[in-house]
Amino acid sequence: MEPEFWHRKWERNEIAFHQAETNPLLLRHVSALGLAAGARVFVPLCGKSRDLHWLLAQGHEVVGAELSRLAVEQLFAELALPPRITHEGTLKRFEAERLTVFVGDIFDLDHATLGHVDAVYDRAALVALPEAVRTRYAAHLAAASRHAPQLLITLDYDPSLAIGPPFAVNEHEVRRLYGAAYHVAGIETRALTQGLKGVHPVRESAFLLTAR
Ligand SMILES: C[S@@+](CC[C@H](N)C(=O)[O-])C[C@H]1O[C@@H](n2cnc3c(N)ncnc32)[C@H](O)[C@@H]1O
Repeated sequence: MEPEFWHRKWERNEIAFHQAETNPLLLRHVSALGLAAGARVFVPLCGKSRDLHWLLAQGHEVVGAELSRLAVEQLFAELALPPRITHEGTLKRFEAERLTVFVGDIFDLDHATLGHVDAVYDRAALVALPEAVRTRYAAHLAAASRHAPQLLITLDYDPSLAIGPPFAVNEHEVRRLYGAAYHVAGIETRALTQGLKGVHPVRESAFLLTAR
């Protein structure tokens, strides 16, 4: 996807991926990450997800990466947190209290800029990227986070039924992308009653990735 694709989505408010509530798989399985109080959690391609609100409410420090400045402005406004904005190379850093979001291309965010993170939470990030980009993304995320444990939430459906994003990512692909560097454990798979794009059968899965 070109950056323009996502900028247009946010400008037109075509954000069906945005959930009104915290993701149930995050609620059910965050404990698998073994986070200590105040742990620093990285949320790639974070949008303005309610999951960020929830992680902050648990007392965690949250670091996001998001292409759309509009999304990030909305996120800070919805949290009633006026951000300090500074430059970090090609990225902008929005910061307030325990929330930091790097605005720009995640591939420009390296470990030195991101800093130490205790865990990664990926919901609708890997599946937002086309196949050719997913291999690069998985390697980049592993390097930037120094293989921090990851709670990964994917979607899987018959790819002949719809064109992504979101793209179908099955367990086989998760293992291909992450299996060399991480132990991959499937934790839960559930059918989403609302269906993909409101019609097609779709399953949502949670995986726990821990460094080998
Ligand atoms: C499907 S949305 C998911 C947002 C969020 N994770 C959620 O659950 O609501 C994917 C997000 O990734 C952002 N994005 C796409 N490509 C990106 C990139 N290369 N770097 C940073 N963010 C990107 C988009 O702007 C969009 O907000």
